[in-house]
Amino acid sequence: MPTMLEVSDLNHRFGTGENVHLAIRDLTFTVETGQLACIVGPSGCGKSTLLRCIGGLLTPSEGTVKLHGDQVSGVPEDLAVVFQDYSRSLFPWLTVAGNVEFPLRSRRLPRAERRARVREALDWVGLGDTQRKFPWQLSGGMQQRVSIARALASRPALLLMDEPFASVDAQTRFELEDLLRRVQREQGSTVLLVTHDIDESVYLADRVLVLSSSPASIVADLTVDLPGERDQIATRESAEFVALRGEVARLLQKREVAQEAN
Ligand SMILES: Nc1ncnc2c1ncn2[C@@H]1O[C@H](COP(=O)(O)OP(=O)(O)OP(=O)(O)O)[C@@H](O)[C@H]1O
Repeated sequence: MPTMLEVSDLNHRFGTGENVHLAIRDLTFTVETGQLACIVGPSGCGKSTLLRCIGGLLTPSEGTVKLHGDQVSGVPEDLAVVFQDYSRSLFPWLTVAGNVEFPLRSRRLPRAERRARVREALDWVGLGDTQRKFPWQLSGGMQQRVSIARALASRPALLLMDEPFASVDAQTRFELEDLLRRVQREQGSTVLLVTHDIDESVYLADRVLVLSSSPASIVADLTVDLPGERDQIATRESAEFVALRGEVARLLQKREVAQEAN
């Protein structure tokens, strides 16, 4: 598979002089087209900083980010982001259809094409019948599905997700995880998802990148060899899942113990 995202020798520092804080150290990795990669790391390790660098919202102190071979400088047109806080990312004065259509308006697409994409994306996430509703008339899980539909409607080369299911209840979280895996596989989307939830990273991903505590660096790059069809109960009970989850947990714990000892 061709490479979609290439992060090379990335370093990022906040502040200057005595107040300098190294948030990311020497990060290098790639994500292949059609892959769902999860980044898991402890709280405060630098995950959001990394996503901001990839999304062109922050210029890294050193290193490069390339999206399908083009160096990222500024927010790439063909990149979409889904954030944790759906209630702040949807416009309350626009209908569901209006929210999904919003980013397409700047694309000079004919109106009929925009409408067709809105319908299609809402169908993908099972919300075809909510077009005329407003976000505040929907449950939290449904609102996050609207955010996912909005991101997918623009057919991004890369979908970045920053703790996208952290603000919903456990049952809805399972539903949204399954929805993401289904849509990602059906559409062949390339997804990079950040989470601090070890189980979620293993359940969702084709591949898990484990980050150290701050400054973020990669401590392991694990292939998830679970079957493509996953089930919230059977998969999580399987020996392969339990072994991988243990491996990720041990890697994170080892880094934290080493950090405390320093
Ligand atoms: N604008 C900023 N100025 C100074 N320091 C910052 C800034 N943004 C983040 N940091 C610091 O960089 C480090 C990484 O922060 P970041 O938000 O990327 O971590 P995170 O892994 O996303 O955290 P969380 O899991 O809590 O969301 C933290 O120590 C944080 O305090």
